[in-house]
Amino acid sequence: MKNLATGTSHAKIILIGEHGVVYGQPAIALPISTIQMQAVIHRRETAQLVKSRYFNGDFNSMTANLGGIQALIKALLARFDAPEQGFDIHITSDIPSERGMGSSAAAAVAVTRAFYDFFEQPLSHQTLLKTANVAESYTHGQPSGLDVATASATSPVWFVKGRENYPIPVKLPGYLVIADTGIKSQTKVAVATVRNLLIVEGETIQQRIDDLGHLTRMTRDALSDGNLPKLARALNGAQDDLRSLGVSHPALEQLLAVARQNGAVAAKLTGSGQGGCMIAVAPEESIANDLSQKLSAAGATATWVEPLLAND
Ligand SMILES: C[C@@](O)(CCO)CC(=O)[O-]
Repeated sequence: MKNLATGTSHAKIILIGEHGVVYGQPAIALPISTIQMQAVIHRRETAQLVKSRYFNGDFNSMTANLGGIQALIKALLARFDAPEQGFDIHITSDIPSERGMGSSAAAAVAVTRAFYDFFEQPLSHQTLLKTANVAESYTHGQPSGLDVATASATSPVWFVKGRENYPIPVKLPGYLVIADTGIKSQTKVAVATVRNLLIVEGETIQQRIDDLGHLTRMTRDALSDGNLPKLARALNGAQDDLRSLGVSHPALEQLLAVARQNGAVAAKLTGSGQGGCMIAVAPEESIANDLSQKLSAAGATATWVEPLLAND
């Protein structure tokens, strides 16, 4: 066992396919490696301590909102047959939480990697996904696994629940602007909204879910062909579907309108919605930078500009 161990991960952005992915449709998500999460463990004799932006104290008295991470650490200590092992874990993050950027999944990935490093054990990708989803299941109920898959990926991911996900090529020289409404977005609540609508309205909602799958396949083709107009049609269409599924929000719609009026070829919410972040696609960096300023002026609490060609 080491005296000092670390684990890192990063934010994710769902380009398209959120919510549809819960019902077996594909999704495409992008790792955002510039927005980081880190977990550092120091070995202790007996004390078990956790420090993060929400909690600083004894591991056993972690607050309810960190129940997922607590459950994960318990499972990890049990896996290494060391439930009483002393440690001091410090989790630091640049990822805003509850905004659809995968902060809880990134924490789970960083913590899992840090404990495997601490106990000096090799960690396969499959084990990482399974283990980190312990925390996600605690926090979100029945997550698709998309967030954890992207928080641990190094290139854009094609994801279908329960199947092996794989990296996809991106040949589009566009830019992504990400803007935060500043409104908390709770995956569990948003997923329940869609599920309830599906029960009440049935077929019309199922058609929207199926359409999200169709638009995700169209996005994959547009990304590999470098076809920006096609990508724009797919992403804008997905926003219409997501609105019909009850997961948009007036603050999101306002930022989407600002983006479309200022040079974005496409704009949609990202993640679970009902708050959180939106994304806009700009054909050039100068337009993306201008857009990011306009979105801040319109009330976005934070913005980021990322090239779409992340895996080149
Ligand atoms: C809304 C959702 O599709 C993405 C949340 O980031 C839920 C999930 O995939 O588990």
